[in-house]
Amino acid sequence: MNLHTISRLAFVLTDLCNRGIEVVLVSSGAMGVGIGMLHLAQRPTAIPEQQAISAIGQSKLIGIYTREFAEYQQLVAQVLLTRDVMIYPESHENVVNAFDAMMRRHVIPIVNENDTVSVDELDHKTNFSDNDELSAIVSEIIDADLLIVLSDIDGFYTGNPHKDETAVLLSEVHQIDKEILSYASGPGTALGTGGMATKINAAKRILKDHKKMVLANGKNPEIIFDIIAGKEVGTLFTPESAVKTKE
Ligand SMILES: Nc1ncnc2c1ncn2[C@@H]1O[C@H](COP(=O)(O)OP(=O)(O)O)[C@@H](O)[C@H]1O
Ligand SMILES: N[C@@H](CCC(=O)OP(=O)(O)O)C(=O)O
Repeated sequence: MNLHTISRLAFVLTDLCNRGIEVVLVSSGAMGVGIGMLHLAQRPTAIPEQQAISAIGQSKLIGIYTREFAEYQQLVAQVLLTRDVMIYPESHENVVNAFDAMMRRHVIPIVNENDTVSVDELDHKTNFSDNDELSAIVSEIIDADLLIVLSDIDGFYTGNPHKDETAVLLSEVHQIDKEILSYASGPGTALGTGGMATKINAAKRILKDHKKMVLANGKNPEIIFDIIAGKEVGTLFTPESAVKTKE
């Protein structure tokens, strides 16, 4: 666990909140923290085992976030969601109302999937849903102006730069077509579940919603200040129409 990065993230997000910007943090890491706490060499394959580890890790993870944000007198709240918030209108409305109430109190919600109930995003039948998609769904729920996805890479390239040295960074993407999809491949680390493919999936949702997403490197969370300031950082996914309006 990179405590320094978590501490910087708490500093940056608190500063945004102090400026009146409404912030929601979607964070994975429950499995990773749980695996570390139990000194496991790798992620177990049995789903109930994964769920247990995620539950163990999640309580530790939220404890660390709570402590780091408290350093800056910033309150946070734990929000664990399941897919039914998008299926049942009543659940959707309840979540919207809860987010609204947290925003009014200037509390930063920290969202993860409720892995005890929902197993879609773990090593199950599909790898199409993970925290990248969850962040896009949360953006829809709160009608966010911008989704920032922080990864271990500087942005979206024309191929996986770890494998293809000719891959170049794309600074803007306007639509997710076959060519863009062909650039995106799987995760770079054992703990990553989706890699670039699920980030592009999230971007597709965002663009469909006529919203914006920036994919950037999360190594130094202060990069968020540059993104908010409109500097060219990472890859900006934006519907073409938004760019035309700007011109
Ligand atoms: N076109 C691409 N551009 C950038 N990274 C890519 C691309 N295709 C695959 N990748 C891989 O995706 C990784 C980022 O996803 P990762 O952070 O591992 O997944 P997750 O966020 O789900 O844990 C990069 O480090 C890289 O190895
Ligand atoms: N909810 C689980 C899995 C989250 C997940 O999909 O992780 P990631 O591959 O980083 O998007 C966790 O917190 O570990």
